[in-house]
Amino acid sequence: DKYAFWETQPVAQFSEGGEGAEGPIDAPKTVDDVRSEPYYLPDSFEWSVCNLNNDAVVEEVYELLSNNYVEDDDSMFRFKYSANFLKWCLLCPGHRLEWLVGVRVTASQKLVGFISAIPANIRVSDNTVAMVEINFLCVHKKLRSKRLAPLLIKEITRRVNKCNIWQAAYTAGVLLPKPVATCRYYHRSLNPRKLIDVGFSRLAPRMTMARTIKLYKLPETTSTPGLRECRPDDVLQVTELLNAHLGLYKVAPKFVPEEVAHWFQNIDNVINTFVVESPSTPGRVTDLVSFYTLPSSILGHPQHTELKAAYLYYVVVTSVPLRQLVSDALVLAATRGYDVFNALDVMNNGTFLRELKFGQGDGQLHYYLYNWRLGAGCSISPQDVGLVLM
Ligand SMILES: COc1cccc(CC(=N)NC(=O)c2cccnc2OC2CCNCC2)c1
Repeated sequence: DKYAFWETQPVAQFSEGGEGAEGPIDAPKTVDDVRSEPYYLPDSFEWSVCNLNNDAVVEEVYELLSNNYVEDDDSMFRFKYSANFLKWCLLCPGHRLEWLVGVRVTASQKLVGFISAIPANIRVSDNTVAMVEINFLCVHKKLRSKRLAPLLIKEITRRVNKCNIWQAAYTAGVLLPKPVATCRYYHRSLNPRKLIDVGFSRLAPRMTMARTIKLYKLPETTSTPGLRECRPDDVLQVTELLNAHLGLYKVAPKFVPEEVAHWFQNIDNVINTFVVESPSTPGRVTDLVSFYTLPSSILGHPQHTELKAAYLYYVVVTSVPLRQLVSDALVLAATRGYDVFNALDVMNNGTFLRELKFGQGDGQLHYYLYNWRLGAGCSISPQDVGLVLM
């Protein structure tokens, strides 16, 4: 039936209520309990570690995702992660190449499937758990319903379990057993004419294009004194600022400085991070805002081929209003030529979405934990989610 695979997995099921204590779902296992050989693939396919240190392999993963990864509900857009983004995201501190799992057609060596895991220390309530974040599950369009996705999930689980990690976090637009939180996404127009041309947005009733462009117009410059790009020497203060803020949420990562140096660096068109250095106390970092770049292919449009989108990553304020710092991020994205700025209603984002003219998107993003049951009702509100996945 519909969830045949997921009913075999250690995930909260729709059938269960809120009973059961918080913690692992499966009985504890050791790495010796985990099978040493890979799962069997159908004939003519083979497992293949995708070593993203090899740019030719990066290109293959890039091509597979660009043509076969997630589309919006109306199949007008498809995520188009760049090669540089994939290297940044998957070759992160603590990465393991055997966790970058591909499926190839043996005869042609064509890459037709992929799934990835990267390590993260995630706090759930007051438990800090060594997990992986699962992402980029993709099966070539021509090979759907061959049950390759359950095999990719079982194989990445086996490889992660072999490293003595038993929990995972992942997100999906589709409903699976069983979300720990269901979030909504919001879009802030930066280039309304293009968004309307390509059908991403529609002219509001009784609004003209001229009026709409005026509505979304942003200043040329940012307003926060001391706002500048994050630098490597900010890492220790950013780590403290971020961990202190994320302590407010029920599910959130805990970062060590080496991870902050990676996730909050500046690589144009991949990740941009800004800090506020207090003008009154030089050297003191008081606020943080970052966004990542995830373009989308525009499917079947004569003029435009790509939507340039920024996705809000983490924001922490201690010296300026949250809406002021996010407004400055909008200005920074707009001046860099982004068409739209996206955000989820997680953390305290809800306090600025409407006043900064974000419009609600038409979909949901569900958050999931693998082999971890939440206590007390087993789901949380978006405001309790302190985790942003790529
Ligand atoms: C505009 O092009 C799209 C191409 C594919 C799908 C979607 C809708 C969608 N599913 N959006 C999101 O999931 C989303 C919306 C706002 C912020 N983050 C998001 O997802 C992130 C996090 C999960 N992995 C994908 C990127 C839009």
